[in-house]
Amino acid sequence: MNHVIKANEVSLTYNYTNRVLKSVSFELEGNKIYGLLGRNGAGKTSLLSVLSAFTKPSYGSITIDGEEIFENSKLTEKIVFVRDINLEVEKQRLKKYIQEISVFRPLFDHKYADYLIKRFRLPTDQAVSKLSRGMQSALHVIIGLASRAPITIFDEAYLGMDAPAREIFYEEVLNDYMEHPRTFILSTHLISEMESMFEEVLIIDQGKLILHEEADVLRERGTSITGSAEVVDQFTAGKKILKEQSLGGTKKVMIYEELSAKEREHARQVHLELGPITLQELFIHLTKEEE
Ligand SMILES: Nc1ncnc2c1ncn2[C@@H]1O[C@H](COP(=O)(O)OP(=O)(O)OP(=O)(O)O)[C@@H](O)[C@H]1O
Repeated sequence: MNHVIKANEVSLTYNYTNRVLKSVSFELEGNKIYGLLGRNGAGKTSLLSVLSAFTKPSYGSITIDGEEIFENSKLTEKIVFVRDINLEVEKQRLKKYIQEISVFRPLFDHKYADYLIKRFRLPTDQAVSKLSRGMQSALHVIIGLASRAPITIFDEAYLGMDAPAREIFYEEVLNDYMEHPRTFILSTHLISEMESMFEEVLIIDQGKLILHEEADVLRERGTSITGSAEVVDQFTAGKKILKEQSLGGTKKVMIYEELSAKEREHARQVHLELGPITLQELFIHLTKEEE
């Protein structure tokens, strides 16, 4: 079932002075894979923590299907929030640990968890505390996926995983999403690895939501334009320029603005080369420090 998540002017202040979320509002219609991007300290974990009702916002609210989620167990059982919890003191063996956690997850699929344990090659005969850093992350991912919660939130869940393990994580999110459509919200720094998974992207910068857009629209809007400097300048005058690079008489400019068919045709006629820009490039330029 689809659930609409709404953030209504959410602000969060730590220790009375440190305002880490600043009036964040958005609506997620659900049954999609959302990417939450932001630089270190931007407020991603804080926002996800509020979204999953672990933290009460200092101002504003989060609702699911119109109902406030904080201290609402009927709604919070629909959410799984996977983050980097230290398992150093966890003396249980893997299967027992999963067994105990699954009691609180009404839709937990044990067969799928067993399959994932094999896929990630996790040893079942060791105490959880003895698992390596990447294996502990894989365990969190297994619990997150096998919980089949209608709203599944992964906060940089790949930390410590090597490239093959991250690949398994991405594949399993996509496969399981196809088979059991639900809402995924994934925060990440590894934009180039994960961008093709996202249907919508939210970018948070210094506690503010600076962008919420469909990934396809972002891909269409971001364009690089290369050619003779004078022609490039004429073509891009008045457009939202993200970055300029010059080499001799040649210039490359990245813009964030959709070009009409007429503009594209004009670019071709004046020998300008148009190319896509990646979400990573867009992210870097939208969140860079003011000079
Ligand atoms: N429990 C806390 N008490 C006080 N300040 C906190 C607390 N948790 C986070 N902060 C501060 O809130 C801000 C946002 O932190 P948050 O962890 O949400 O960012 P993030 O985007 O997830 O960062 P990263 O990508 O580095 O994990 C930071 O300035 C951080 O120092």
